[in-house]
Amino acid sequence: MGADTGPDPQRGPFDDDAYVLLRFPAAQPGEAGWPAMRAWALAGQAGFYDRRHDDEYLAKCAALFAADGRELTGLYEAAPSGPWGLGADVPVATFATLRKTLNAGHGRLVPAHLVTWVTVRTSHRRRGLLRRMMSADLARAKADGVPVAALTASEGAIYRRFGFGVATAERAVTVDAGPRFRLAVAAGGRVEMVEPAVLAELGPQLFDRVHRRTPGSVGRHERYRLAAAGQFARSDGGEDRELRAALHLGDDGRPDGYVTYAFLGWEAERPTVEVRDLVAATHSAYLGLWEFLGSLDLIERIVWKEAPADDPLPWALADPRVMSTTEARDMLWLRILDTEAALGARGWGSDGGLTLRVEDQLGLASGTFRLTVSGGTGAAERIESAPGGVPGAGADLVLDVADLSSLYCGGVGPATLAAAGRITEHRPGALREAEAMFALERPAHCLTHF
Ligand SMILES: CC(=O)SCCNC(=O)CCNC(=O)[C@H](O)C(C)(C)COP(=O)(O)OP(=O)(O)OC[C@H]1O[C@@H](n2cnc3c(N)ncnc32)[C@H](O)[C@@H]1OP(=O)(O)O
Repeated sequence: MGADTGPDPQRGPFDDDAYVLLRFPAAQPGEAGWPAMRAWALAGQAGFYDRRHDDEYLAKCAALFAADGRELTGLYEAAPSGPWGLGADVPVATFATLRKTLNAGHGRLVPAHLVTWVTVRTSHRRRGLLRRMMSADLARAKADGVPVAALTASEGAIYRRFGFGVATAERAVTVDAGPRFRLAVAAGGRVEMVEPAVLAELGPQLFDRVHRRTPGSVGRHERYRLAAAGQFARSDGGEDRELRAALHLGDDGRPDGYVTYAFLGWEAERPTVEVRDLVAATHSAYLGLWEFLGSLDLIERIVWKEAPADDPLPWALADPRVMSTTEARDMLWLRILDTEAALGARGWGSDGGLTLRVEDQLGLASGTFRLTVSGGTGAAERIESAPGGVPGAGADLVLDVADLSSLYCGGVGPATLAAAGRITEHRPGALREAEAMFALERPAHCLTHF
């Protein structure tokens, strides 16, 4: 990788003979960094079995990456062996990061380091490349002063070892539309169909309202804006001609939510509409948009892959059995990088005091901390380790950083994690106090995949 291709080699944990690590921003065709960007994106797409996209598509991806300020990391063989292979310019491993905010309860938005596009080429897997990239990256993020890292995982067994815990869950749901669908309550407001292009500006404004009121929400990257506006089709990044959109208008006539959706074709066994995005800034908007979907003529079934784990819809339906869950899975994974900063930035359900012993294999967040919450604001202070050096002695609760991260946005409570054997209570009553303190104002949900 030469100077004419843009990125320069970085000093770091890969300064051995085998690999060179490069970090660089996305570049456009014609710019010095384009060949590196192009090769990086092709390597990443191969890792996820995506198609081999053309340069037009890759340039669109590059524009999105640049809009998000993504930093791309590529790991290159220093000396590829023999003439066969993808070449020295194609990384054997990819990793990307961007910074957004995380809603950590009661409207508190906390800076978050998002990790994505993690791939290691099959020929190089299980040699510790992910471990080395992840360890170095999380340490850099902490040094930058970011209190939490986040990712969405391709598989459930990879990331706990790096201190990530499941923070929110989501469900794929199927809802019978037509005569069986009826809300038992009045949704309020009304729904208007609109051209998706309206959402290029309005979509992010409505999402921002949702983001500020929903624990576990992560700020959205640029692709969401374009996808909602029908300007980035999943297949080729071009105009999305399948997409339709509707707005919910509150009683004051102003938009307070939107849904985008697509018809899955007459070949389907039952005429089905797939919800692509449903962003509701009020309860009325959520129910009103579902009422609209449930009344689409000719449609027998609505499917949505990103419904909240704790969904109000079945409680509002006259017959809750019109809705069924086809899959329930983890969604957002969080990793506290700095325990004092993270606990100090979070919203709290009730005042109190706890001593927490946090264990962390990577050593970033470990220690014993005295947490004091007063007036809904928390402060955590590192205290000396337990008398006699016995791990956990003197602490009310002992837990791994992955589990503290799971508690962070209220996606699960301490009692459940204790029942799962993930938290040890050393002072009777501490768990009950922790349950009240960690509780947030509404169920956690994250509408942002990244
Ligand atoms: C945030 C995201 O981007 S999620 C997407 C993740 N990427 C993918 O799923 C694409 C396909 N898979 C891959 O590219 C690779 O297999 C990766 C990235 C998952 C793993 O990369 P590798 O370099 O092989 O991982 P590495 O050798 O560093 O392993 C680190 C540890 O994770 C474990 N591990 C790695 N992959 C997996 C897995 N799929 N399931 C369970 N454990 C795993 C290893 O056993 C090792 O454990 P240990 O260090 O505790 O003994």
